Amino acid sequence: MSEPILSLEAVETDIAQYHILKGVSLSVPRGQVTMLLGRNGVGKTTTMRTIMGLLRNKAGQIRFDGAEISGELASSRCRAGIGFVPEDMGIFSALTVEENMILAAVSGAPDRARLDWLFTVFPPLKTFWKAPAGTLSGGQKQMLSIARAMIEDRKLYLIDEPTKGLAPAIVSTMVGALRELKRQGASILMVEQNFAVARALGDHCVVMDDGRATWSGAMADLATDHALQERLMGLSMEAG
Ligand SMILES: Nc1ncnc2c1ncn2[C@@H]1O[C@H](COP(=O)(O)OP(=O)(O)OP(=O)(O)O)[C@@H](O)[C@H]1O
Repeated sequence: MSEPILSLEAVETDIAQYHILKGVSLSVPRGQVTMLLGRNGVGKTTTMRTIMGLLRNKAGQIRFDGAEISGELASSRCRAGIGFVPEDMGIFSALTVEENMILAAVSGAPDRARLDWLFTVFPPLKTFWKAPAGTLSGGQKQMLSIARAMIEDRKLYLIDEPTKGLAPAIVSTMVGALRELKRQGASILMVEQNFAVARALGDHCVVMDDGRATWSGAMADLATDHALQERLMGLSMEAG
C-alpha cells in the first residue's frame, strides 16, 4: 500500500492553558475519503486546525506527502497542497464571490475550465458571481467556502462540517459536490456530524474521544455495527 497522504503521530496541542489534543495518531490514505467522527468537544476541529497550521502542535509529528510539516506556517502548508474548508467557512463577506474565488487561487489566476466545472457543481456561484459574499444564503456561503478550496487541485482537502446547519435540499447539493470531488480521486479528511452524510461519502473513519483517536477502520464496518457506534460515540446513529 502506498504511503498515506497525511499521518499524525502522537500529536499534542494546547489552546491557552488547556491541553486539548493529548496524542492524536491517525492516517489519511491517498485518493480516499476519511471521516473524523466523535462527540462534541472531543477535539475534531482542533485536529483540523493543527494539521493546517492555524494551531501549533507542541509534541508529535505531522507528515504530509512525505515531509514533516509541524514547523511550517499555514501559508506554506497551503502552498504545499492542503486546501482547508473551516467550520466558520472563512469567506470574505465584503468581497464579491468572484473576488473570494480569485483570492483562493494560490498559484495565479483561476483556471477557466475549472471555474466552469465549479459552476456546474454549484450553480448559485455563477448567478451571484458579482454579488458580495455577505449577501449569500447560508447554503450558498457554504458552497462558496467549498468551491474556494476546490478552485485548484489540492493534494489533500480538509473539510470541517460542510453540512452544519444546512437545509436537507442543500445538504444533498453538498453531498453531490463532494461525491464529484471524490470521483476525481481527491484525498479528503472531513469532520461530519450527520451520520448519513458520513456514510454516503466516507471510505474510512477515525473516531476521536477526549483528545485522542480511539478507533479507526472501514466506514462500512462502523455504519453496520450499532453496538460499535454506541461504544465509540455514545449513541447508535441510524444509518438511514
Ligand atoms: N479558544 C478556545 N479556548 C478554550 N478552549 C477551547 C477553545 N477552542 C476549543 N476549545 C476546547 O477544546 C475542546 C475541543 O474543541 P473542538 O472544537 O476541537 O472539538 P470538536 O470535536 O470539533 O467539537 P464540535 O463537534 O462541537 O465542533 C473543547 O473542549 C473546547 O471547549
